[in-house]
Amino acid sequence: MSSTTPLLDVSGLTKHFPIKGGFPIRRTIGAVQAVDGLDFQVAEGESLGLVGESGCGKSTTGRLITRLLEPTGGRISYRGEDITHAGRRQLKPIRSEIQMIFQDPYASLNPRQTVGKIISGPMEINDIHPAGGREARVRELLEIVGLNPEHYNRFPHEFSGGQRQRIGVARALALEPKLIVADEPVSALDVSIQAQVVNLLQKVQRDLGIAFVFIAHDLAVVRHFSQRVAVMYLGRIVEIADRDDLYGNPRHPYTRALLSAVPEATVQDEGVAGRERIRLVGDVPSPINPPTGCRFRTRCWKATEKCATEAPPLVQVEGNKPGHLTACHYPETADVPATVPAPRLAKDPETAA
Ligand SMILES: Nc1ncnc2c1ncn2[C@@H]1O[C@H](COP(=O)(O)OP(=O)(O)OP(=O)(O)O)[C@@H](O)[C@H]1O
Repeated sequence: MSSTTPLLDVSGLTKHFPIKGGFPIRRTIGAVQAVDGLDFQVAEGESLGLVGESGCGKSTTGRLITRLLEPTGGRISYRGEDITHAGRRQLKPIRSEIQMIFQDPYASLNPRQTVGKIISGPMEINDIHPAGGREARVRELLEIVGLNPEHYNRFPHEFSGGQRQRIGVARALALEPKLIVADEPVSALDVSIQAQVVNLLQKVQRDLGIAFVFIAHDLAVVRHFSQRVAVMYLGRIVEIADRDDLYGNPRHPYTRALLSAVPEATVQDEGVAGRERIRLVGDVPSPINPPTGCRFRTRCWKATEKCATEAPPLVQVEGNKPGHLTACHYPETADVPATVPAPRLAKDPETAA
């Protein structure tokens, strides 16, 4: 791997789930276009946030990257190696380098296993014998994630929600991964606990140099954690940029709407004290039969005829920082978007002054 090869390189990534129907012979009658042609990269040690409304394909993307799902099309390269359709044997060494943290810390931990057993599980499966032994390594991991190493023999039900997610983090760290895909890692937690877990993940990312794909619908959480952010809408990335550039100078109408307000029933641009508030019309269309051209056009107040026939690719837009890409026709003639207010994340009681 050369120094310029990204850790993860995804191009044209697509996942269509077939829909079966018909009687007496069942056959494929359509497809849910969950993910449709994603292009993005993650550098070593970098954190990329993946944000968008429910159903836009974030989890599917996470499961494709970790190869829990087989892609329908496109390509996934990990450290320069094509793993798009890798079989078990090819994936084995890679599986330990790419780990996943799930949303629900209750469901993802075996209630009948002790914490020690849960965290050492991945080491056993991969036949890894750390210097000093597995138990010592588990105790070290417990300390890293802010839990008491003396709780090695306790069971998941003896911990709070936030502590259980810390156990999930310790388990993900057991094999010294290079990339962690965290799928809504804090959305099942109490708001007061969310910041603690986000801070833990940030510490892990910084101190251990682990790259993250951080999936969340909560813009405040993503902003807090990610260096770069990709915004998804109906299976596609509509905008991707460095965090501050994206939040400070959003270019795609959907990003602007997402940042400015919770979508409501009518389109309205309100110039409130120099800040715009945008309300979107209607619901997200079905991924079974998405709009032609730009998938956002049915809800976009900037849409033109061109948007119905041409699917805009991700392109650099003049006036934005390099690497700030948007999939929209309109910025060519756009006014400079107003800055939208920064969403706030609840303060971490541990770190709040
Ligand atoms: N196994 C599956 N079979 C059929 N359709 C699926 C399957 N998994 C996901 N989908 C559909 O694919 C689309 C994208 O789902 P996905 O879970 O990736 O979205 P998401 O952005 O993570 O949303 P959420 O935050 O609600 O999980 C949705 O329409 C969903 O219903």
